Amino acid sequence: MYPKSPFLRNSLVESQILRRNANQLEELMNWLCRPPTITTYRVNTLRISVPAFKQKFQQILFEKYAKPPKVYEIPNIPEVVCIPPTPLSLLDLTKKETEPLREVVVDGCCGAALLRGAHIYAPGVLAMEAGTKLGEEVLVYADLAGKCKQGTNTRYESDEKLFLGVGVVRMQRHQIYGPAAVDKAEPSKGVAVEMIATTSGVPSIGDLSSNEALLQNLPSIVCVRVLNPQPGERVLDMCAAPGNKTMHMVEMMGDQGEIIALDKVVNKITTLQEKITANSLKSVRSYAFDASRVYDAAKVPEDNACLEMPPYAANTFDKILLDAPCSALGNRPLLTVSPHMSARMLDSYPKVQRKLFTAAVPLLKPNGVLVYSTCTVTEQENEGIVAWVLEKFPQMKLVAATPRLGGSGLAYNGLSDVERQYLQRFSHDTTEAEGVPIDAVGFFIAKFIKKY
Ligand SMILES: C[S@@+](CC[C@H](N)C(=O)[O-])C[C@H]1O[C@@H](n2cnc3c(N)ncnc32)[C@H](O)[C@@H]1O
Repeated sequence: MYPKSPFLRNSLVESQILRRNANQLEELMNWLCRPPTITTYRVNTLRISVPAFKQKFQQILFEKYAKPPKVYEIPNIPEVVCIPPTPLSLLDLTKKETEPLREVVVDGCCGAALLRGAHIYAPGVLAMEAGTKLGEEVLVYADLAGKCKQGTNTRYESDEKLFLGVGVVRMQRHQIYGPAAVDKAEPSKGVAVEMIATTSGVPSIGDLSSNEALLQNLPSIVCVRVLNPQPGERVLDMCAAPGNKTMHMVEMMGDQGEIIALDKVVNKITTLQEKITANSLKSVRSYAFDASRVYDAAKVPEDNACLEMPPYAANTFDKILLDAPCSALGNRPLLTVSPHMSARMLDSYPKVQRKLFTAAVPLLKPNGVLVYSTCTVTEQENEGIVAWVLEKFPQMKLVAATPRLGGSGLAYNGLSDVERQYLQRFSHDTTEAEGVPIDAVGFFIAKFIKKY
């Protein structure tokens, strides 16, 4: 059903991903193509209790499904609420595919979102057959070959068309592709097809994020738990936008302390600052700044004074999160990877990651904690960076990344077995933790303490 690898047109790049652990490549690629079946929300415990949110959410599922999935929590990470897949019969969906229904085609990215519970928004519709009416049931496919033209009004035939599920039409062709939309004078927006069921079984309820809870991947939540920011601490979030982990830190710190959130993209920081202002947060300030220049050797540490704008002096922060820019190859389901992704592009990430790490080390106070994370699966951006850090910075000690819900790191030159087990890698073999099922995106977490 799902492709066997997202790199079907790019096998050279595929072979770059796991060179030392190539025996795991096939299984990893299969897993990357399949969607995570468990949806996770992080509850903002400053606004609502977890039991109250759970009850509200369960009610939403009751209203939609005759047999609603039962939401559950994860021991050790109390702010997470998990929604398992609906007990939907794949058989029924497969039968539906043989019915004489009209078809809608979306691109690979939109298809991936549908498999995780989203509806189809107007800009995502590549093809809708002519004559399709409001309220009509349609079969929904993803175009993996990238050949379907936007606005197609006939049946799109292709061997690389992946059946995703069934939906109900909420916008007709003229609303999606009408003159205003085509001119881009007024790009069409809104839900064009509301999904009823998809082959992943993930409830099609869209993104129900609010100021009470955020739809967030489980490993991203674990990552901030591993950093464990405490009220009153000084924390640097080096690559912060869109700010999901920053907000989690604020919640863990009860909005007490100082968080400096940086991102080099100005627009992203503007949006993050709007969020900070709208929530009247006192502890966090954001700056558009290149974090690889955030350390200034000539600056004198400012004892208890409020931190000014970057750059900063040595020994300034109690904790640093380096949630690094990366190749993002853990974002399941990866139905297809751009044929333009090259080995050279993959090789460019570790260079940036090393630069950011080099800026972070002096900024950390002795005994300070640094968490390095990525949402990718390549060895060189994960275990490779950790091995490099241990060789280059003798003051940085690798410690266990707990709480642990992911598996161990992969074997890598320069990493002992014990060090490998300190790492946390969410991968194809991460299926259970703390007695509950886990099915997450690909992610990597390493935790360091600065000895001196
Ligand atoms: C993985 S995303 C961060 C996600 C974020 N931590 C969150 O959880 O919402 C990486 C971010 O790093 C930013 N970035 C890339 N290079 C950077 C640099 N040199 N300095 C600061 N930010 C950078 C990108 O703009 C991007 O927003």
